[in-house]
Amino acid sequence: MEASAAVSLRGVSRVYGKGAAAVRAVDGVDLDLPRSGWTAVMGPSGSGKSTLLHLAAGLERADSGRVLLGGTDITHATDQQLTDLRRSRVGFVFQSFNLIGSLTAEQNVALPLRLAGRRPPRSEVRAVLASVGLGDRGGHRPRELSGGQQQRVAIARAMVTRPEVLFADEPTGALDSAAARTVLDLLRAMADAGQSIVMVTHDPGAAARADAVVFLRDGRVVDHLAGAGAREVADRLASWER
Ligand SMILES: Nc1ncnc2c1ncn2[C@@H]1O[C@H](COP(=O)(O)OP(=O)(O)OP(=O)(O)O)[C@@H](O)[C@H]1O
Repeated sequence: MEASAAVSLRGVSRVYGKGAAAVRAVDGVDLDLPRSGWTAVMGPSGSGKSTLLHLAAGLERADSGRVLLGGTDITHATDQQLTDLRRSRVGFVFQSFNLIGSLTAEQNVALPLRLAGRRPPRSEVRAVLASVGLGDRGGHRPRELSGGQQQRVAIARAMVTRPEVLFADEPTGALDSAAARTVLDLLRAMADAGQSIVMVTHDPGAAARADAVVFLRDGRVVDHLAGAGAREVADRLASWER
């Protein structure tokens, strides 16, 4: 195991369904996702990207193999341990933001702390919103914010517990290119400040902002690029989509 890894997967498989209908969504993956680094996960549709992200974040259980988060083996964690882990050690951001429409930005960001039984001081919540460039939008509800702003609120909500790893599944998939850039700039700044980030994306331009790109096909890791530009990422992706 890589001691410096944020997440390590060893021989990890996840099978959906049974018998002839079984799909090996993730098939014997060995992978070390580095600490203080931003890793993008790419691959054709159905190659297992989201499943891999869910396994690494403890949102789903592996059928075989081992998953280590920051050195903790979560393979055999109980449901309660996984719930605690999701609340305190990982953050998750989705394509569709998943904010609660009736709550303000501040209330959305405070929610994970409230669920953990804390009553966070407003100053703490405001500081996290300010760190995503939305210090003046705390009282707005999601419908009063642009898509890029909503995703930044979702990132603030994911970061309020100071997770070891931020997982993002297509975080720019629902955004226009200008809004996507603001979100990617934010993720880049967070990674530069030492945050571990794992992001699934279909967009070579987004993947090129990460430090490294892992390519999946048929549930297996088939390729890896570091420090590549968008063109190189796009060419490599195309070669695996053939
Ligand atoms: N809950 C499920 N039940 C059954 N099969 C599933 C389930 N989730 C995923 N699969 C299957 O597992 C495989 C991998 O799915 P996954 O969503 O991880 O791929 P992906 O690379 O993220 O795809 P996309 O880019 O289209 O979002 C696919 O064949 C999918 O149909």
